[in-house]
Amino acid sequence: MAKPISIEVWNPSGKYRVVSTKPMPGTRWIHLLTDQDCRVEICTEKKTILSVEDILALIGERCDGVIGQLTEDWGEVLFSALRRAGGTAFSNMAVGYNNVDVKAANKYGIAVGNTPGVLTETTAELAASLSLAAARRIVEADQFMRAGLYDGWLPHLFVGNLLRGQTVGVIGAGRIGSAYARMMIEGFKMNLIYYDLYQATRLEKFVTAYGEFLQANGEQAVTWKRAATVEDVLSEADVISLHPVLDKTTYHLINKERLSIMKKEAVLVNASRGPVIDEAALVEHLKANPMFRVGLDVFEEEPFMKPGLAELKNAVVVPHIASASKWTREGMATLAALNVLGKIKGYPVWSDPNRIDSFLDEKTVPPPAAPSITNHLL
Ligand SMILES: NC(=O)C1=CN([C@@H]2O[C@H](COP(=O)(O)OP(=O)(O)OC[C@H]3O[C@@H](n4cnc5c(N)ncnc54)[C@H](O)[C@@H]3O)[C@@H](O)[C@H]2O)C=CC1
Ligand SMILES: O=C(O)C(=O)CO
Repeated sequence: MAKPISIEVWNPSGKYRVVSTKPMPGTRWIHLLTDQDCRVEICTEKKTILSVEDILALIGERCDGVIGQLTEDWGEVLFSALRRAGGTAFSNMAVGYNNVDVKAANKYGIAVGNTPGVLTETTAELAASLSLAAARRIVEADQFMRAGLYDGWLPHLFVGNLLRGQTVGVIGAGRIGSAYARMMIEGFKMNLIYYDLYQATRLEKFVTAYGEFLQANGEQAVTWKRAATVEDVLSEADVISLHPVLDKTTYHLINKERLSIMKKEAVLVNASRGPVIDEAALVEHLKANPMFRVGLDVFEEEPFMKPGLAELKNAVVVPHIASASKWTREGMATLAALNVLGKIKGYPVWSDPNRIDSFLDEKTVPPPAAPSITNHLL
């Protein structure tokens, strides 16, 4: 018999049964559900990544909706079980939903929610932090200090890259990519080259206007360019940050050949999804090019790193924390809960998933809508 899963229950007499596969930050999301007659069951198992079997046990015989995590494999098995249990709603507590088989969800009539917008600036700030940490060798220098190796200022000690006036490259100039670009342009007066399937009109207008402002103040204007190919970005930019969705068009978007056309002293940042980079090829490239630096928040086979990466001084690595600010994580929990509630209650989908502020204001009742449903099943 399967081992029972430990749970915490809120509002035991609630009419609708909503399961969260993890405790999530804050309590607003819980109250929003219990106030609307939901019994909320939160999985409190110590295990970090739940298996499909664990989640099947959580869904049980009757379940109206589930809030899940990006580490879980939401496919045929779980969606069919959720349907059998009477469920119609699932939301990832994440904007990315490459862990979800949307076709399977459609087959069983399950709405799939995600949490856009609330994490845009937080994620972009981490990408900017990784850019700076890699360019200025912050982690290496920190380790050097802690090891007691500093014995005085030296002209060559931890010399890194200056960002001002250099070119920042963005691949995937959607919400996060555009926010990151604005930070690097406004903060360090970098020029922009970007590649995306779509034109980033608002970003282009921002750079043009900021360039004019700088010029009017006697400074050199910043410029922008929309690249025709990924290769154009890789060969021209000094700092490159990856922000596309993960799908079959972006799997191993950065591979051995593409690494080889980048500048020898370039900085590469990834806060999108690990498989966007061929990590084994990256390790080889970092070994062969000690002045090439990376800042990585995500890894191809999380929680693992490819052999050799952890030993490389020219890599800054953090454990998928790009959206980890208190406000953002509480907001993600709120949006995920409201997606599930919206479907259960039969509310419409919010008209614009890029404008979700009205759901996040703690002092007001959120609109009767599901903030972001990706498969239009409402
Ligand atoms: N490390 C972390 O903690 C976080 C990671 N993410 C990742 O960032 C991704 C982007 O999030 P948002 O900016 O909110 O999404 P978004 O949908 O606004 O932007 C994604 C962009 O990627 C572009 N794109 C799609 N295919 C492409 C291709 N083949 N080549 C170039 N560009 C392509 C799209 O046109 C779009 O502009 C998420 O899907 C998620 O995987 C998001 C939040 C936190
Ligand atoms: O939202 C996402 O897609 C993440 O990776 C975590 O915030």
